[in-house]
Amino acid sequence: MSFRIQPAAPARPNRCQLFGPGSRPAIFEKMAGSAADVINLDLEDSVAPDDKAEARKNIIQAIGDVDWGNKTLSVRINGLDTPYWYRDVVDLLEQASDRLDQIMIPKVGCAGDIYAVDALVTAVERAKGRTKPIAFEVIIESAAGIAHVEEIAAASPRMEAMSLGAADFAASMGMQTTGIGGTQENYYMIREGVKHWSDPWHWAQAAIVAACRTHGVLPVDGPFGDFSDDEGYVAQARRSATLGMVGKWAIHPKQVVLANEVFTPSEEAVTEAREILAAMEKAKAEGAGATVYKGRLVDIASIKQAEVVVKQAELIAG
Ligand SMILES: CC(C)(COP(=O)(O)OP(=O)(O)OC[C@H]1O[C@@H](n2cnc3c(N)ncnc32)[C@H](O)[C@@H]1OP(=O)(O)O)[C@@H](O)C(=O)NCCC(=O)NCCSC(=O)C[C@H](O)C(=O)O
Ligand SMILES: [Mg+2]
Repeated sequence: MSFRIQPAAPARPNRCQLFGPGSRPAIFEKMAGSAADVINLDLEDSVAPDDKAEARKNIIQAIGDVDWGNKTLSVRINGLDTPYWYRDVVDLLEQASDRLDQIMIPKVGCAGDIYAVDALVTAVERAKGRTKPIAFEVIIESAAGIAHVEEIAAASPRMEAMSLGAADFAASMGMQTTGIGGTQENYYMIREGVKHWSDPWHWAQAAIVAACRTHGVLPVDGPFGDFSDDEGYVAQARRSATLGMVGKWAIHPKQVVLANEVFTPSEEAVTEAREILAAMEKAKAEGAGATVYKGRLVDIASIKQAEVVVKQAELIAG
């Protein structure tokens, strides 16, 4: 272990982030009633330019009026390359109730982007006497974003979560696809005439997980556009969970249950993790640093692995 201890990510469930356009207030109550851990009310790409101002008003009102339970409540503001973002921040921070937990900053390209939003948020918070600091989550969805992913993760103490935005990421990278996440038909190797599909999102996800874990930020998988393909969603979510991500977006309510299932450790996994911890306790008591569990080696690193699973389960159980 480095001299610098890896900081813990925020201890809150983040298995599913359910999105809904701010221009569609009729679904806000349904979002609040869903089983998603995080709600993302959107001012950005699901809202047409002419509807931005109205969407802002809808969201500000709903933050105070709707019962969001114990969910993390987040609003996605517009990107820093638009004329909308500063008004999003100022209006939200001046007018929305303290129920607002977090702002999602899209299309971040460098730490300076976070610095700019942080400066504005801090100024408005002070001016209005807001005592609950607003947290930040960001989307990595550009070539610049992934190139600067670590400095972005480290950019502010407000940083709590970071997602991969597959659609904008693909566009920015010049990827030949119109699919939002999932298997890409043309991304395969061929051996003896048989195609073996690979995962074009893998490297970006792994980079995000490493940056997040280095700086105590929650790594999250972004959208899966084809909401009629449950199997595809689950396959991608399972890969993300295996890589260390804590959750995934839902762009339709039917995806919430899928994400929650994948990102909640199964009973079998928790039982096995607890058994490994017990086996290592016994080994330690006998003066050993390693032992055999179900025919395989477990050692001190296995304790940390098992603790990841047990802590996830405990966090979700509340
Ligand atoms: C995708 C949708 C436009 C589909 O809406 P709709 O046609 O209404 O779907 P259904 O008829 O199947 O709806 C069934 C019931 O569910 C309710 N509903 C629909 N959407 C939501 C929702 N998001 N949350 C809660 N409830 C919802 C309907 O009202 C129906 O209810 P009922 O009539 O009572 O049965 C729509 O789902 C939608 O707008 N989704 C979110 C889109 C969005 O926010 N996109 C932005 C995030 S993805 C992105 O930005 C890309 C990313 O940045 C990147 O670059 O990768
Ligand atoms: Mg996007």
